[in-house]
Amino acid sequence: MLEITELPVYRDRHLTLLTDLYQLTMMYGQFCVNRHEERVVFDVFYRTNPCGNGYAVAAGLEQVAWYLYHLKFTEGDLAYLRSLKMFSEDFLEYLKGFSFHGDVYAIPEGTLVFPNEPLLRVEGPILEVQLIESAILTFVNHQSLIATKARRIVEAARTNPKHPRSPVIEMGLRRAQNVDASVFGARAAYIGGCVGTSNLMAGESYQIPVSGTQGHSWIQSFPSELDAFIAYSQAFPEETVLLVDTYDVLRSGIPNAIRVGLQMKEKGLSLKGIRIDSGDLAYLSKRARRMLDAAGLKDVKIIASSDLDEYIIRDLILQGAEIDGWGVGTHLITSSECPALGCVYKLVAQEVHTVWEPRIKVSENPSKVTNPGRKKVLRLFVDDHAVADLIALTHEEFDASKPLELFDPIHTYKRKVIENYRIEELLVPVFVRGELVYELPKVQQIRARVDEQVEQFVPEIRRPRKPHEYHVDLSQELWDLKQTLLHEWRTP
Ligand SMILES: Nc1ncnc2c1ncn2[C@@H]1O[C@H](COP(=O)(O)OP(=O)(O)OP(=O)(O)O)[C@@H](O)[C@H]1O
Ligand SMILES: O=P(O)(O)OC[C@H]1O[C@H](OP(=O)(O)OP(=O)(O)O)[C@H](O)[C@@H]1O
Ligand SMILES: O=C(O)c1cccnc1
Repeated sequence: MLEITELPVYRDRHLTLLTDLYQLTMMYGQFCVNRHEERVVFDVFYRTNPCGNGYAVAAGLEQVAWYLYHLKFTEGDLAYLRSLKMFSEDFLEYLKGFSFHGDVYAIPEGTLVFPNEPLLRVEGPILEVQLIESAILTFVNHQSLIATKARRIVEAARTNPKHPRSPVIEMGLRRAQNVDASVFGARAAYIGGCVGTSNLMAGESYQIPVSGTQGHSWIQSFPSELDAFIAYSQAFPEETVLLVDTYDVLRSGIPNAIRVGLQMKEKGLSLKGIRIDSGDLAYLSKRARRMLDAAGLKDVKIIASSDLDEYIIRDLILQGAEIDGWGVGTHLITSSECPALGCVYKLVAQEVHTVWEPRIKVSENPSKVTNPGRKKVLRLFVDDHAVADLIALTHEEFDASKPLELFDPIHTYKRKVIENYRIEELLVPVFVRGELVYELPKVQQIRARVDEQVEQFVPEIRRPRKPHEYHVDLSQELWDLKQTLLHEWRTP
């Protein structure tokens, strides 16, 4: 008999080797020239909002914190690195005592964020902060992407004037790109506004509400659809949602559901809903509503699933579909329209004789030139409405009692002066000298934060296509610094 002893990826969950080899080669190179303890600053930011959205929803910080907290090289990790025959014993010995001693400032999960602003600022010895690039980007890219996609879908569901809070349930486990993508994806989807998930591991891990109906196999396994419906209603009298499209929605599924609904009513119970999983969802849901209402089952909800996304949901609502709730899988959990968020990790400053010196990455492509220096992100509010984000150097002070001139960092002639504004600093300390100093909020709080945040912006940033572009500006001092460094690089 064959045995499966372990699945290598899950043998234990510390993730130190979840990095690219080149991080280790750079770390080793720094070690060889004795520069490995020099302190540097990296920014995590993205350049374009996912799916053409007007913003992204920051997510993934909890996983970053967990990862950094547990970061160490085990004997097994070191044995593997030794087997590569690329690193000296001195270096491997050094890694034995490795842990994270750096500082991390981050924008809390559930905050609306925009291109080019640092979502995280990571500071520390170069050997440490280089190692962690790949894992941090994986966590932040994935969860921010799925949270944003979920928000787009939830916003679509909320355009229904008849059901402005019609719920979206995430049910993509089987289509997710494997285990972590399904569990962390369900977490991110919940943050984005889904009311629950079908994924029990996510439910258990994060106390996300779980829900479920039934699959076609349940119906097929009984002698008749009616038998299957009755059996289900007896097993779950309080939670009966019947899948009506196994054979024929209008001739069989809905009439049988009505029979069961009426029987339940006689017993003082109520059929909760039906689920339609194929066909023309506008036509079928309208017909279903009429049939249920005519039978006196006005409270029975109609749930739709079937390859839904934010566009189909909006379209169905425009068609007057009578849908009270949405089950969304594939397009949500894989963010199929835009399968990756492009957060990058760029070195922006280096400590030289106790002074932070700014560093810049120049590029032929102007949008890829980085913003140098140790920076903070300020959100500016006028009358409680966010009007712009301002990226400034950490030492800069702004006196909110005086007018502030903002300008577009590319088209600098575009200017506006704001007065009577309020400043919110977005990056908060998460690790200080390796110590976790941030109390990680519960996923329920993060989800509530998204709802609050969305209200702070003009609604036009929520358009699914060609949304209003929110301003992310540079302070005058940062802009000047960038020009100076660019000029220095261009002058031989
Ligand atoms: N009224 C509608 N307007 C716009 N899109 C719709 C409408 N009704 C259904 N859709 C979408 O059209 C697609 C229909 O998919 P498709 O024809 O492959 O299969 P189906 O009807 O779901 O049947 P099956 O899953 O059994 O193959 C789905 O993405 C569904 O969400
Ligand atoms: O359509 P999605 O948005 O991905 O939502 C999840 C789908 O998963 C199930 O389908 P199943 O695996 O039974 O396949 P099906 O497409 O044949 O219904 C369910 O019936 C939904 O259709
Ligand atoms: O509960 C459901 O209806 C469900 C769960 C996962 C996938 N499709 C449907």
